[in-house]
Amino acid sequence: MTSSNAHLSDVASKTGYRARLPDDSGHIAWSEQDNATWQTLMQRQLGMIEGRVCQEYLDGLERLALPEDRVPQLADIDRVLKASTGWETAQVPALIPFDTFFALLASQRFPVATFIRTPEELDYLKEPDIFHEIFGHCPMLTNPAFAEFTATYGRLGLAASPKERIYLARLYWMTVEFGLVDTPAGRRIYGGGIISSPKETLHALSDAPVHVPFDPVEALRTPYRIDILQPLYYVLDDLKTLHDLSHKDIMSMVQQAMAQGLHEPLFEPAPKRAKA
Ligand SMILES: C[C@H](O)[C@H](O)[C@H]1CNc2nc(N)[nH]c(=O)c2N1
Ligand SMILES: N[C@@H](Cc1ccccc1)C(=O)O
Ligand SMILES: [Fe+2]
Repeated sequence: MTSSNAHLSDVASKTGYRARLPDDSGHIAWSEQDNATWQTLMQRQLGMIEGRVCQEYLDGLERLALPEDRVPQLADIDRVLKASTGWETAQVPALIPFDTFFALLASQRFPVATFIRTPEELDYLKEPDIFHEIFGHCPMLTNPAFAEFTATYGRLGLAASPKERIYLARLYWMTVEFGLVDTPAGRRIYGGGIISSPKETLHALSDAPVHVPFDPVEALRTPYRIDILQPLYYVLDDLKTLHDLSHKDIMSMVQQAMAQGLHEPLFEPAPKRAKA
């Protein structure tokens, strides 16, 4: 067991987590059900994303050439990411603390949770699983402009104070996770949190949610919940705007957002967790 695997097994045993444990070569032995879940998700999403996701995403998906009948091994993903933008994946057991998250992004490593959702949560689940990280995020990480924004974001987060990090999380949430973009072909999805959820892929472009033109300070002021279909999405005028943003003074925008206070949330507060 390498040190990181020992860490994984420690987390898995402590929280009874669903994470699959890699062997010393990093290979993960997925179960038949895991592979069947991946296959169902791939078939469902491949039939749904045409006309709904941006071209940059489709280009990345083609480059990744993901298997349709089984959960891919991360070494295969890393080969394509490395060749296109120098990124690679980092196996994590589940949601990780901000410190680790920002440190990974700053070093061009993307956290990939080593578990996959159960058949009951197929259309939507509240935590990021391996389908979310690979099918949702990795295609866009083959796009140099988008990859540069993500690495810059990680570096900013690493240097930020705990309060600034809470604001930065909103910017990530409203772009990398749940961002929309206007294109000559129409309004399209680029946020990985939408693309990995069959349910949210339909919801995001329906007339149910609010669509707001992207403004970084407004996004920094917008509270969100991680456990519901988003009631509001920010729309970029062009993906280039996100790339340009990584060359602007984002931390001064964080200060402006702090000074102006938060927007009223459009959602009900999360139900208090029943006392365990
Ligand atoms: C900053 C971001 O919104 C979010 O809070 C972070 C925290 N930890 C994470 N951990 C994992 N595994 N994957 C993620 O996308 C994130 N996102
Ligand atoms: N809701 C996403 C997973 C996700 C959870 C939390 C944050 C971002 C994405 C899905 O079902 O695929
Ligand atoms: Fe994500």
